[in-house]
Amino acid sequence: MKTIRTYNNIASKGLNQFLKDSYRVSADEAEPDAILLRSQKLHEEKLPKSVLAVARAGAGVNNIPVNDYTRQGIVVFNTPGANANAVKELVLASLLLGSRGISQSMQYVNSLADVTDAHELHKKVEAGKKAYGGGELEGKTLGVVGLGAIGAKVANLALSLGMNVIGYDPKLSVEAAWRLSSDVVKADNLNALLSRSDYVTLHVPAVEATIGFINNEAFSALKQGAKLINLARGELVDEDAVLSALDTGKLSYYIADFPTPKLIEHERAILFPHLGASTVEAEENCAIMAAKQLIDFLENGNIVNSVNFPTVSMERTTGYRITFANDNVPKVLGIVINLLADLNINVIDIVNKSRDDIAYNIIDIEQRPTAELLQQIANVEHVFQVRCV
Ligand SMILES: NC(=O)C1=CN([C@@H]2O[C@H](COP(=O)(O)OP(=O)(O)OC[C@H]3O[C@@H](n4cnc5c(N)ncnc54)[C@H](O)[C@@H]3O)[C@@H](O)[C@H]2O)C=CC1
Ligand SMILES: O=C(O)CCC(=O)C(=O)O
Repeated sequence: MKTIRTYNNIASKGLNQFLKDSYRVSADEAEPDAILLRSQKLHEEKLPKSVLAVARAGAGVNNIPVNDYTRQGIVVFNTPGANANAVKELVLASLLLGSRGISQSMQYVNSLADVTDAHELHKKVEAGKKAYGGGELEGKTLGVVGLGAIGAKVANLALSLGMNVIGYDPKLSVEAAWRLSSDVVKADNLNALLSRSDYVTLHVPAVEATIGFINNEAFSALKQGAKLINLARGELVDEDAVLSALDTGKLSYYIADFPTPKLIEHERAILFPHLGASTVEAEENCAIMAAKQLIDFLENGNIVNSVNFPTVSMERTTGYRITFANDNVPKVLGIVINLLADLNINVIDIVNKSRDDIAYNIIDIEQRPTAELLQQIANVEHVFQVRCV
């Protein structure tokens, strides 16, 4: 029986992927084989030695100490693109919230709740409405920072609304480029995008290069009166810089799903809870994808959509499967193959891939590996994780 410890609310369609005969899944597993979570911060938690993998049902992995886990041989997965449509749709709402006085006018209407006479209410509503007009999106320019799963969808949507779209992504993958309309204009740097955009939307991960990158310098490059949408991570913006840009009017609205006490105080910060991915569809997509990836790893040793290990996947053959991870240095695989040869064990199929400092191998052999053989492989210098799956 394999065990999975869960954190947060994971959609039942995802949890149901784990067959009851083979898996126990709960928040209380003391020595789980794997962890399945959403936004729970793991930096302060000590994981039991039993944990082989952690799956984030979502895109961002800044709640997981990925580098520490890599050193411990723990494979970390995420679910690329599984919640991108949900975020895209909330960006659409944010664009509208930033262009018309929708939320402010709703507050105004709610403030009239004690006016019980319909005629009187109508008069007040009509008198007040001129304060909440706005502009249209069509013809305006949207700057999309980060053109991955979400950014590409947002860029394509904005084009369909008649907006001009500028994109900036210095690390754009080939797959992501394929998803992007050729009408998106490429900015060579962040400031070029900021200076030309009426709306800017952030879709980058919170990593060293992006934490606090929307700072005073970025705001000086920003077009006067632009609107900033941040449904990516609160850490991307320097909060004081946002507040001061709002105060001077450089930034006309800051719209985000990461409220903070200081931002809430500002009348031109439009804030909601961390809701970007909170749709039934996105939660199910993420949970199903994360669960399937964990199952494939635990049962077959395959690794797909990991953020720290190479993608390694091999169809099951009729044989027995050994997997092992090692430091990405020469000779390790050769030594393991020689071990098998010395024991007269025939190899049916093999795959070896590396990523940065890590190499990962799947070897299918004709006979069941003994505990002794697995131990011999574990003893090879630079090998740090061996399993028979
Ligand atoms: N509010 C919410 O509920 C959600 C927030 N997110 C956040 O959105 C982020 C993006 O999600 P996806 O589009 O699915 O990820 P993704 O990995 O598909 O795309 C991220 C893109 O950012 C680019 N990038 C990295 N560093 C950059 C930089 N310095 N400047 C410009 N571009 C840069 C990458 O090349 C990549 O194309 C996640 O990392 C997560 O933090 C994601 C889903 C839901
Ligand atoms: O699970 C969630 O609701 C948060 C989603 C998110 O922030 C992400 O996928 O990066």
